[in-house]
Amino acid sequence: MNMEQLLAESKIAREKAYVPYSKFQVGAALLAEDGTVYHGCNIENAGYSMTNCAERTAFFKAVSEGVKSFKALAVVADTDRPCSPCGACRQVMAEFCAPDMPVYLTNLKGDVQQTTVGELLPGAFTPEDLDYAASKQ
Ligand SMILES: O=c1ccn([C@H]2C[C@H](O)[C@@H](CO)O2)c(=O)[nH]1
Ligand SMILES: [Zn+2]
Repeated sequence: MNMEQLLAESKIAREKAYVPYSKFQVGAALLAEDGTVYHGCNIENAGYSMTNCAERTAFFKAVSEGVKSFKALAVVADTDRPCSPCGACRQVMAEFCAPDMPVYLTNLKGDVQQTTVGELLPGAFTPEDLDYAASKQ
């Protein structure tokens, strides 16, 4: 599964977006260590704040199936620049992914930005930060 293939998967995932309020479809494709690709779309709600982003949908699908090791993530939306994940999704990426894990951002025009989890959220609060306090108890 190369970058182009994962980007193509994210576009397929985007078609499932449930976006009656924003009409803004987002797709994500999360490549697990074993080669499985988890699709995610954004899922909105009449109570707007209950909306779940495409990226977190993909992570939560994988983790709820017992999968927590990932190799790459692709995200797509109809944006002018390659789609930029929100802060909440960056924090979830930092929970489960190594800082050097590649993230491929794209749009429908075909612009692609390759970045990493660490570049998207430098200095992230991580499980290791909780371990420090726990180690003193
Ligand atoms: O990276 C992003 C940015 C936004 N959204 C969703 C949330 C909401 O449904 C809509 C508008 O913010 O797009 C995502 O899924 N991922
Ligand atoms: Zn998000």
